[in-house]
Amino acid sequence: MGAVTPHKIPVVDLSIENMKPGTSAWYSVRKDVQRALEECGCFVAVYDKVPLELHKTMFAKLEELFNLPHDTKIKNTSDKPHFGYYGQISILPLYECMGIDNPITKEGIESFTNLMWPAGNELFSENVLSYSSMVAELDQMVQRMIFESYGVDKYLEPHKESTYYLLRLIKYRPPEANENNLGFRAHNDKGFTAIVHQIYGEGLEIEKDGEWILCELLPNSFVILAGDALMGWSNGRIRSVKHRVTMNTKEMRFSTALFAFSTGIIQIPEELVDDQNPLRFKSFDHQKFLRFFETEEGRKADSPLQVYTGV
Ligand SMILES: O=C(O)CCC(=O)C(=O)O
Ligand SMILES: [Fe+2]
Repeated sequence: MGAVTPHKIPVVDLSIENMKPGTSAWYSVRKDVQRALEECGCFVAVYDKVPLELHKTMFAKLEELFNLPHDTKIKNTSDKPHFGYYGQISILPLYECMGIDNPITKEGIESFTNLMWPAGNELFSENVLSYSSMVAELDQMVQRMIFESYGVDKYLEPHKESTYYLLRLIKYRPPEANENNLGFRAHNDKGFTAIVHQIYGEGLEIEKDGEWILCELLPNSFVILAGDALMGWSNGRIRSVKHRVTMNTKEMRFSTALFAFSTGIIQIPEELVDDQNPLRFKSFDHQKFLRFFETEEGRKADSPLQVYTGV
């Protein structure tokens, strides 16, 4: 594996007091968000609206969840690709994950909880619902800043209405002496945005200019990653970012990732196309793009979005 450089990923403080849309603090942070996404395809958001107590509770809840018997965990299935349980994969032996579809609604959370704990687990449902809702609020804030900074906020509302979320809960075990330290292979996310929270343990690495940069753990920090759908929507101004997980510790690592997808068409705003920025991607159906990624052609492509809908 390539060396990890000491470079830093941009950090943007989204916890500034009174930072409401329309204030000078908002405009200034919005500019930082746009710059970070255009330059790196990601940034570390400092966000204190998710109480530290809830970070700790989530850690405990993830331990409780992954300690369930294997036969219970595999009940987490979905007809959507990569929304269900994954574990004991020979090429990714350290990795185990589960997915909650629609985690910002009581129904979404409860259908997951009821599968895992048929006798109920109210505390799990309550905590995960409030956690997902708070992280989704962060996502909505970032998406608003992106739309505004390109002057296309008139498209925000319809985009928001077609957005749905997946919460992935992830556990990595440390490698044994004879094992590789790859936690999760290098990839680009296929959603619009993804918010990774390193609940316990570092390991997330971001690729920049061919080098791997470790995402350090800061208090109250969430990593915002641009996915392929955002790359398409922004007509390539923001590029999706390649990332991977490397396990360099002797302890278990727990993380969550909240993905935003669209149920509809990702429409490239005409305002983002001009002589200097000719159209790079045709508008596309996000769900069909996700299915294309499941085909051999999609999997093999360096940039599946380019192959699917590139001009
Ligand atoms: O666990 C992490 O830190 C990253 C997970 C990730 O990139 C993913 O699930 O797509
Ligand atoms: Fe990812």
